[in-house]
Amino acid sequence: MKHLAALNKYFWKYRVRLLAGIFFVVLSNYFTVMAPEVTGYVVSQVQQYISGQPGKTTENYSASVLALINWLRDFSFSKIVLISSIVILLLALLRGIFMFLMRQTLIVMSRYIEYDLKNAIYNHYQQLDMGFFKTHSTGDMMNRIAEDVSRVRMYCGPAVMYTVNLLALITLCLVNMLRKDFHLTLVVVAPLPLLAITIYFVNTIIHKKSERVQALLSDLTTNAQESYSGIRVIKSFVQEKAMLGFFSKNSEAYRKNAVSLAKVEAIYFPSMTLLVGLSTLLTILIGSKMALTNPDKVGIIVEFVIYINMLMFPVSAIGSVASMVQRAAASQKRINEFLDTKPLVTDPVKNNAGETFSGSIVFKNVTFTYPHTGIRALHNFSLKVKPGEKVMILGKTGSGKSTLAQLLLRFYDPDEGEIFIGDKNIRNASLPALRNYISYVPQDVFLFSDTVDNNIRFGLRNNNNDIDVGKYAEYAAVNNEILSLDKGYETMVGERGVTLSGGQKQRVSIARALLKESPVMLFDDCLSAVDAKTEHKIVSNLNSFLQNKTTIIITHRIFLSIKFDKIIILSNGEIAEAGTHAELLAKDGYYAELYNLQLSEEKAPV
Ligand SMILES: Nc1ncnc2c1ncn2[C@@H]1O[C@H](COP(=O)(O)OP(=O)(O)OP(=O)(O)O)[C@@H](O)[C@H]1O
Repeated sequence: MKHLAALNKYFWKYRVRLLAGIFFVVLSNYFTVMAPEVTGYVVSQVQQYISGQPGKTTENYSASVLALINWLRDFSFSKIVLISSIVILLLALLRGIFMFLMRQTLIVMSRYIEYDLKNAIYNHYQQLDMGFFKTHSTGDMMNRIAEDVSRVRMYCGPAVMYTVNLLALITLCLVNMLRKDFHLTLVVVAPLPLLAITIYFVNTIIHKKSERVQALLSDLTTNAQESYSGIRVIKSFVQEKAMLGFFSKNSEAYRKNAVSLAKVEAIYFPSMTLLVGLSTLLTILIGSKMALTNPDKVGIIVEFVIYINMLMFPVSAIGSVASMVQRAAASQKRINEFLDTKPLVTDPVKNNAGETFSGSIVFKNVTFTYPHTGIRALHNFSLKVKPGEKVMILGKTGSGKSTLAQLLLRFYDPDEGEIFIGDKNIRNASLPALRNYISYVPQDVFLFSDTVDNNIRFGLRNNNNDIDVGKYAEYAAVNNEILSLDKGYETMVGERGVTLSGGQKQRVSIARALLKESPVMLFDDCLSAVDAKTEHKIVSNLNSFLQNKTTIIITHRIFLSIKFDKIIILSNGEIAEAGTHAELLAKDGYYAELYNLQLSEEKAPV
């Protein structure tokens, strides 16, 4: 329960709605409990009319009903019945109006809290460092923002509403009942706690079973989702039958649990009806006995039966409210854990996205180990890239090339050593300014399910509609292909860009980075999916684009048409070779070997 205290700030924020909601609940219940009193009064009048006995004193009624009765005293019997019926109708109307207002305030408040929580979680996601995303599954993160927040909302809205409703109704009913007949009240409400406890236990079982059903459903969904995404692999390995078998097994487990849940749910309403029936029976039995000795009590029996039926729903809601609160507490605990996770990489200077950089990029004795795997990716790495210089970084797979890019962008911070731009240690610089200063083309392309045009414009800091997107697509040698698409630049690329080829996606992602026009360009193996001819074309185009920009290109293939100031060969996170093209050829090491291999491949007949 203590976890839910984190929500108090939201209750405070929406305190006007909350207080108004509580007021409406009480008011709605006030009119609700007046109706049985008026009904009881009418029944008494009928009874007295039939028996021919004159009306008795009515001091046991609540003040407002008493006022009505006093007013009706001089009316004829038929008018009393007619006016009382109209009053009952009006009470129902008033109750309805205030119920509407109660939902409009309390449920709407819960929707506002849900909105705030979702935004807070999403905002926190964006602040977290890459390490967090590597150690948490997408499903888990999606669950927190969707499932957990929904459960918390059930606490903030419906649970609060049902609790206040229950308290108000029970209090008002009990006051009325006790005023009328103390003994009868005790007897008829006796089964109600039993009702609440039974419902609570049935609810707990239902809750456990539905959790299991939910988990199995999520397995089933993941299973189906993987089958769709991996359909090419499944088909090419002829594993359709095996996959169907696997799916059927999961599906069978889901069916069994869902059926078992349905059985327990089927007990819910009958057990509730049984206990309410018991209370009604007791009221009629004891009330009739009383009515035999005192016929004026007939009206009370009717009144009590109505009260019991009125209390049925709120009392049975105790069980569901209790499990709502339990679930919300568990979900809020998960949300709190997440919101309390501090990002390892933080922005030291908040709100200074306009900060500028100048000077050389310097890696000084940088060592970095991935925290969650313990893999040391860089060791004592030093490099200086002067403004406007072009640097190519080569090396075997897993040698630490991409890690360099990630450290420069501060996706991670080095364990040892420092990275400077000019005289600024990047750890002390504004994080958004640093990332704006560098245009990055990542190794694994990601496109949003939007139009090609919007994907390329993604990095634009202002909504500049005059920008010539085609020019950047031309640099990336993808303009003609985009124009030949169904709707040109307005073509939707599908989820993660599925409707484009691997090479097209890479080039759209290059165009996106070029359009950012940052002073530093950082390309991470971004031409692996394009053919040699296209690669040559892009690299030649880039030559002019990159003229005044500092450029770091991470690649597996040597780009011959760019004149690099420095070429670095990485091996196991350390510099194995460094120098210019000519110097490295003269060294006759890994670079020379790679160069000769590439030359012979290019000369080989296709
Ligand atoms: N997110 C990560 N978590 C843990 N270890 C990682 C992570 N990314 C890379 N590594 C490890 O760090 C080492 C360096 O990886 P890195 O991606 O920098 O190599 P690379 O030279 O870019 O490789 P490639 O050419 O295949 O892209 C590898 O051993 C790799 O397994």
